[in-house]
Amino acid sequence: MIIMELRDVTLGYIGKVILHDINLVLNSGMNVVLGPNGAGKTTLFRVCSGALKPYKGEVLINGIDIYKNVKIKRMIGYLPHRDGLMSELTVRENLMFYAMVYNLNNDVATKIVKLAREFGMENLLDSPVASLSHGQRRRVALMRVLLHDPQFLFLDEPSNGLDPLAAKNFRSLIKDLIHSRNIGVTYSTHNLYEALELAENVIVINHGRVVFKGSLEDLRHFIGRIKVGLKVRGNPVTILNSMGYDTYQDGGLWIVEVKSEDEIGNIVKELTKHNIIILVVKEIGNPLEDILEQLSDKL
Ligand SMILES: Nc1ncnc2c1ncn2[C@@H]1O[C@H](COP(=O)(O)OP(=O)(O)OP(=O)(O)O)[C@@H](O)[C@H]1O
Repeated sequence: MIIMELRDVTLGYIGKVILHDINLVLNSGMNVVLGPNGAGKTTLFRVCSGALKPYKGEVLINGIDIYKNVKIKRMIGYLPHRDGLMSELTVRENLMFYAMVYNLNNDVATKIVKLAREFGMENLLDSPVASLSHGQRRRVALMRVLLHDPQFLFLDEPSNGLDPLAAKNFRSLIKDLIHSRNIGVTYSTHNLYEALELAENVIVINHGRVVFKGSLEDLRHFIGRIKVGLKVRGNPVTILNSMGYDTYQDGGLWIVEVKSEDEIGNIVKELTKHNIIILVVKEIGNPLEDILEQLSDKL
């Protein structure tokens, strides 16, 4: 298995430290980086992609420093906020240009067609990028960073500006990519709901420090509560109160906070026993601010 590792990485801009002593291990699968504006997500992606050398510490792939070995650095793909595509050129021309930048071999024309087929963009290869929808353009940007077959992909808020359906399609494309290529994708977002859908591992950054890293389940445990919405036929208040839960109504759902998923099962059992018909049980995502607040309370 190929592993990317950040060891005691500290860096910033013009002498100002932005990221402090970051230690992280990334392998294949989906890592989601969450954090508010200015937390340091983009700076983290820059250092991971080989664009910004740390003041201190190392970024390693299988033990080799990416800043000391160009071949190793090529195992990384980075899609920044700005996609780097030239609007007046066609999709194919853009990809050919980047293939040249990456110094790829002659087979590249075939590779571009293959990628386009995989991304459902074959018919648009000769369309100017300016004529594409936002979602299509994002796909081309993704094709661009896949041209050199990276093992680790860093996508900085890639769903920004996409409508909900396009964002959903984009996420499923990324999930497919991870499985078909067995690569590591690190994906930053402000959107906790997106993180909940995607993440295998979560990294939360605040004020340039990693305040949490672990699985989604670990995050839930760390935060210590799960907000659940119940749509029921009947009034569940007395029963819930007798079980020790406070509840309130929001958008047609009775909201309850629990500490583990097992508790949800017990609640459902108890309500059913008292002839309350359960129509819907769903987890209500916490807004990111809420999570960050709770994390900082615990640190
Ligand atoms: N080129 C730069 N020169 C100086 N300071 C910078 C530069 N880029 C970012 N910063 C500062 O570094 C800090 C972290 O910024 P960064 O863009 O990494 O955060 P972010 O979490 O990606 O934010 P956002 O969610 O808004 O994109 C901010 O205080 C920002 O002002």
